[in-house]
Amino acid sequence: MIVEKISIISNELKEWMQNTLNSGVAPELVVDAMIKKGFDPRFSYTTIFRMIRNHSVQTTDNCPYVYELPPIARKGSLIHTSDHVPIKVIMSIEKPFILLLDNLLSEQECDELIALSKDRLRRSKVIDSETGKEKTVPGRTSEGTEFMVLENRLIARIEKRIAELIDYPVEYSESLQVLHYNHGEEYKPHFDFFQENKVDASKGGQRIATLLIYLNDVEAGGETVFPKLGLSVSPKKGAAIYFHYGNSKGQTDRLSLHSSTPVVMGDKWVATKWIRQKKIYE
Ligand SMILES: O=C(O)CCC(=O)C(=O)O
Ligand SMILES: [Fe+2]
Repeated sequence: MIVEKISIISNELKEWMQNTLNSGVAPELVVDAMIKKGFDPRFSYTTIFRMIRNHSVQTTDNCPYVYELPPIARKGSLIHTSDHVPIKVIMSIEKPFILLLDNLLSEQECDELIALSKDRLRRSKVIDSETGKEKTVPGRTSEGTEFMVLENRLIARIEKRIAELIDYPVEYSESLQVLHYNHGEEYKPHFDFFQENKVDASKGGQRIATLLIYLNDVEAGGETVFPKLGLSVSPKKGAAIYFHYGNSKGQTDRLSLHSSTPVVMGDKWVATKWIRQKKIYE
């Protein structure tokens, strides 16, 4: 996979750059900061140069998201991995790119993952868009835990299967998270990608895709909803949803807004995998 340098900016970042320049910070320092964040050097110089001269600068907000098909899109509707029965594609949407998959995990694997998670759950957090630090919020009431890549044989097997399925090396994805929602618990509409000026190019860069695996059947509620698409996915044990929202230009697709509706009957278990632009570790 080719990783391109970012050569497009959001309105928000443009405003920040403009304010920084207006406050007297040397243009070279702003350019350095952009390059460190993963922007193309030539693009960074040209953009700052245009700003200083009061020329117009195009942002992603005037520029619609450019769709690129991820590797999983080329795999047909019965996807083979080295250790498991074929994974079935049961529904797909092209823009935004979403796949519904069945048979990603066996019933036994789902049960084992839940059993391993039960005793180590903690209240789920979100990343504060101002500080970049984790915090708890009323809009995310679930509990969760995360597993290191090689923590045990089950996790290692699942990591390998996911990497083969999505065709990104294990190093491109964050550690597997397991979430538990009790009755009434939810995750309000949100994007999984980071705010553009909070992307750390030295640690894998932007999130570009999410794989969400359902570990149990939920009696009522707990659907994953995409409000901009009118799409609602009901949890099914062992099934999964893959959605892709980041392209090689560094743009992010706002149609990927999604939520987990409150659980009405029973409880809900999911495993989440976030995929990044680049390797997170060597
Ligand atoms: O539980 C769900 O259906 C959604 C979870 C989610 O959106 C997330 O973990 O980012
Ligand atoms: Fe999410």
